[in-house]
Amino acid sequence: MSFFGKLKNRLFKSSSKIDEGLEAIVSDGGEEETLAAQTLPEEPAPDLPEETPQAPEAPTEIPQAPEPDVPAEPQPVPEPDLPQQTPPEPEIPVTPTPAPTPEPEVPGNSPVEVPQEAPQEIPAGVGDPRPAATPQEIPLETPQEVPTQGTGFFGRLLGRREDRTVVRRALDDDMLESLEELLIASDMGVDTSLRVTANMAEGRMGRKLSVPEIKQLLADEITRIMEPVARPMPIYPTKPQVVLVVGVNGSGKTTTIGKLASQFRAAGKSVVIAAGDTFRAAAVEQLQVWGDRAGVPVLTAPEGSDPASLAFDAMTKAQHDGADLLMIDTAGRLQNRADLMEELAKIVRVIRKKDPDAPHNTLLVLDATTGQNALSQVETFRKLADVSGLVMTKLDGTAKGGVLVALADKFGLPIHAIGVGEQIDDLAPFDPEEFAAALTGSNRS
Ligand SMILES: Nc1nc2c(ncn2[C@@H]2O[C@H](COP(=O)(O)OP(=O)(O)OP(=O)(O)O)[C@@H](O)[C@H]2O)c(=O)[nH]1
Repeated sequence: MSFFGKLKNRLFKSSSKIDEGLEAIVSDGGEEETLAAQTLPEEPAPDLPEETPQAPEAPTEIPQAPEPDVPAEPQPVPEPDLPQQTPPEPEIPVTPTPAPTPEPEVPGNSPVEVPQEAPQEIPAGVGDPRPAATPQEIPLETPQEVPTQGTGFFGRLLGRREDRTVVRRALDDDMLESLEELLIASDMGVDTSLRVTANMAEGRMGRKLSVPEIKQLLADEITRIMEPVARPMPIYPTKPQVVLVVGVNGSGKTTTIGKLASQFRAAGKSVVIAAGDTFRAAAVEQLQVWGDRAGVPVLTAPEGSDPASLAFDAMTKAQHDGADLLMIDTAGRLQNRADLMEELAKIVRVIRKKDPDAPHNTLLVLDATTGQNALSQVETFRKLADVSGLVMTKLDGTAKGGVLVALADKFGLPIHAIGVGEQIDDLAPFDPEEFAAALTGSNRS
């Protein structure tokens, strides 16, 4: 299964929440419309007048029903609004923002090569056969569209299929408010939800929209917000590049370090891990398991010992060994525990004695299931630890995936990778388009 398929399945809770919400919003006050029958691909319908199918000449209004001025001439083409499947609504991005950009910084699926100068990409998702960004289309055959009637002999002769229906609702203030509420309930945060819906509504008030069309608009809007933050973790030529990993208890730091170390290792990097969570013996053991799996040495210290001193020793070893990367795990800390926060600052001070530029990356690992609380975590950790990028874990099995949109909108911090499970390959580069499609449940591929 492609990573998108996997992501979509795993973001099921988030997308189904949006899905159900949209269905309810559109069916409340929406009207069923009959769509013109589709033309079978193999039938070119050569006798159709040129302009019939697509010419969206006067697109501002959805062609509700044939105007009374329906051609008196008995033309062979019955429905004047015969556009392929949907009525002509040019603003709805039928082929939206594919942005076929080469995106050099999107983590490729190939192993990392150390450049001389330029930062590299985190190898999250190595081996992941992500499809190239392909243009999306508004799903034409949606669950809401149901066959209504046969097309008869002439219809078949002309290559038509059966007529279908779709429910559409005119976009008004009430509908907009419901959309805002839905997005807020999906953890996008109030400010972001208002901005997203306002952008979706721009130039579309009064327009009739179906669920798939709204999903597509939403996905486009989310992609737009997320694109600037989709940045792989940069890799510098400095040896060792020090990656400090911080976050609250249980956010997934240890697991993420294990996954990253394994991927870096697979990409040919030499990695050293410092098990800086000296408070929890289980965390050290867990990291050792990951280290063994990845073939990466894990430096430990006795339980309860000073993590800053361990970080210093690990730095010495990594420098001595000529390691490419030193990943330092830290104990989970709640943002309101001043003592633990001070300890984190001490780790930074100590490793800077060895390299004034270290840590080169400070990754804040966030647990998607915490929803809006992730926002305050970013605020606090940013002040304390100069966070350079985010990893969002546990996007599988949560209905709060929307918080990522709020984070991107509010802080603009790079999102390096996302965790969608507990397995080694469940850490993937962050792809805004895939994420938006998975979150909204819009069709892709
Ligand atoms: N479903 C899922 N579980 C995850 C993911 N990442 C981590 N976990 C699980 O979350 C739990 C906590 O992960 P840890 O890596 O131990 O978290 P931590 O931040 O190191 O925890 P502390 O050491 O207590 O601060 C573990 O059971 C992991 O298997 C993910 O992307 N998806």
